[in-house]
Amino acid sequence: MADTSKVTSNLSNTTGGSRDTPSPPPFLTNEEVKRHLHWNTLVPATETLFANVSRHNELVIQPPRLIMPISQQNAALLCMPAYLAEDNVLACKVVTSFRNNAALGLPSILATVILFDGSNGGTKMIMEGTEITTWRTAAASVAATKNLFRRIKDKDLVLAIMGSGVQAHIHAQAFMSYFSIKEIRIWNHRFAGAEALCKRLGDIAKPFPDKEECVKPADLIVTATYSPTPVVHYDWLKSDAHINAVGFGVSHHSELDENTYRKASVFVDSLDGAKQELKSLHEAGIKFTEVGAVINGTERVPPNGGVTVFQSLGMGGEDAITAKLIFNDYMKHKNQGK
Ligand SMILES: NC(=O)C1=CN([C@@H]2O[C@H](COP(=O)(O)OP(=O)(O)OC[C@H]3O[C@@H](n4cnc5c(N)ncnc54)[C@H](O)[C@@H]3O)[C@@H](O)[C@H]2O)C=CC1
Ligand SMILES: O=C(O)C1=NCCCC1
Repeated sequence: MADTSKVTSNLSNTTGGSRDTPSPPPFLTNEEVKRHLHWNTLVPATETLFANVSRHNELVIQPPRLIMPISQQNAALLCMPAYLAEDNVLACKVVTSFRNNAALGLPSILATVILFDGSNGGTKMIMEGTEITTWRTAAASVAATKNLFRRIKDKDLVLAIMGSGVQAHIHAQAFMSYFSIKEIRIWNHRFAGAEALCKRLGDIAKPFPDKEECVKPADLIVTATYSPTPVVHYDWLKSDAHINAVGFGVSHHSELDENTYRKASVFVDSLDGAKQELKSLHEAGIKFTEVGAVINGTERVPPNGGVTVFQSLGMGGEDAITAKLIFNDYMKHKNQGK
């Protein structure tokens, strides 16, 4: 395995500084990024990240992210820096969410990730960040599901996905790779979207015009929409269903009804993030537990049934660890002359 720690960053000749590497840092497009993404490294790295976040001891530095709403465009820009001490990884993602982009033939989520040298701050690599965001978000849901859903070893699970966009598609792919899924039920607010995604996924997938019908028999549920109102109601759920709530409508928690948050066991990627971004639920007394605390064994999933929710917020650390894996894979291939 190539020793990537020796790769110097690009430090240009600033006043009083010395020239380290004259060439500019590599820039990877989304297509190139995709070639270096692998579930089998990404999911375990995400689980380790979750565990480290929950140790709350500066192993992971990720301040509250800056969220700048752009109301005129029905959009937002987020700035998400992170430092991971264990791997000496420093990165920052700047991501935009323009929910009307579909009409322009563009992804709603566009991003750039800068990977820095953790020892000197020089830029090591710049990457388009749409695929990074897509993959790392699904990896977070897989990592959460692995640790929260009690029947994870069961065969022939039923997966329901609310939404038919980028996240809906990647979640279907990731969940089929990790779990024994016999059926994928898809609902979308525009039925044609659900039909189109089913076509891409093949015989395993079936579109549903009705939300309740779609969700009712599901063991696993993913919500990945911009819906401002709930697309899942507690009364529809199997008694031990697991939900990964990924989308952001008017808030992170607009896809599930309040009853779900009140009656289910609710897990998050980061408590610090939840206090900021799930403020109204927090103030209403809803209890959140970090997935990492379950991985570390300091908290547990209630053993005797009940619905579990992974409320995905998204963390800079997820982008940082993904960028590091991409960089390492890129250097490995480069050193092999590929
Ligand atoms: N938790 C996290 O870390 C991340 C969350 N997201 C969020 O996930 C969601 C999906 O993102 P993408 O799949 O990339 O976007 P996308 O644009 O590809 O898909 C959006 C989906 O929402 C549906 N939708 C749009 N307006 C709707 C409405 N008013 N009611 C119901 N459904 C509606 C669309 O038909 C489509 O199925 C977004 O809310 C996005 O902000 C995205 C990336 C990371
Ligand atoms: O974590 C992210 O990246 C995002 N989270 C919420 C919506 C935009 C992207």
